[in-house]
Amino acid sequence: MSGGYAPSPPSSLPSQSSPSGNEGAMRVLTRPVTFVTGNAKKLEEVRAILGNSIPFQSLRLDLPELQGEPEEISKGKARLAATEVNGPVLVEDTCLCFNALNGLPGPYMYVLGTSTVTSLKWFLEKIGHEGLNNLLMAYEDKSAYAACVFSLALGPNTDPLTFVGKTMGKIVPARGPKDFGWDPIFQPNGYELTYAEMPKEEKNKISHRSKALALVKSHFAATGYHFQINGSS
Ligand SMILES: O=c1[nH]cnc2c1ncn2[C@@H]1O[C@H](COP(=O)(O)OP(=O)(O)O)[C@@H](O)[C@H]1O
Ligand SMILES: [Mg+2]
Repeated sequence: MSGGYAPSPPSSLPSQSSPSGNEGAMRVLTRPVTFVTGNAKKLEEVRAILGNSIPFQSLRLDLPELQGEPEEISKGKARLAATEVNGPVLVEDTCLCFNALNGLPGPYMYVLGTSTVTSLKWFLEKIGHEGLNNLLMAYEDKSAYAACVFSLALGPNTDPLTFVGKTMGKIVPARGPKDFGWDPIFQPNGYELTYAEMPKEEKNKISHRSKALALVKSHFAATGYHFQINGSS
């Protein structure tokens, strides 16, 4: 979170237990949902998209990512985060998938020597925007999609729920500010601008992240979670 994290007693667990995803069942949450990420740009977007829709705080922590399918990686992170925070958490993973390469770079993890790295992050750091474009040089098909998986765990030992958002587009030579990942090389379908060239509000309306967060918001609206934080309701 922006201002330090104070662990709280297990009372932060949902006071009524019903199976995860049981829409309509009332749950009382005594802590805001903590979005756990090590990525400041993601946090900026999540904050802008969620606004005041869900009581929300953030915790800066790079969680290990276990190998597997995107939803399993995400659920594993949510379990770790919920144990760490001892309360409700939201975690997020993003992948950029090239259709010509059957979904690579994707979200997958590789073990390189003694270190384990996320392929996409690693690809970006090692070969940059130009290198990512070059991966597609031999292919006519430059289409790609950005996907985001959010996992929500209401507390330790609860089964996380996942929410997926996807935006289709294509890979282009870098254009626009270079302050967030692969934004300069992803041009969403229907736009002449890359994510990086678009005003932030525009990206946040159509992005993979905003689509996944729209599902998170609907989930909160449909389930009737009740936040009782510091005596307030
Ligand atoms: O919306 C986005 N636009 C551009 N780059 C992104 C976006 N979301 C994530 N990335 C980048 O994709 C890479 C992999 O994402 P990942 O979800 O593993 O990030 P993280 O582990 O740093 O939180 C990182 O380099 C990250 O900066
Ligand atoms: Mg990651």
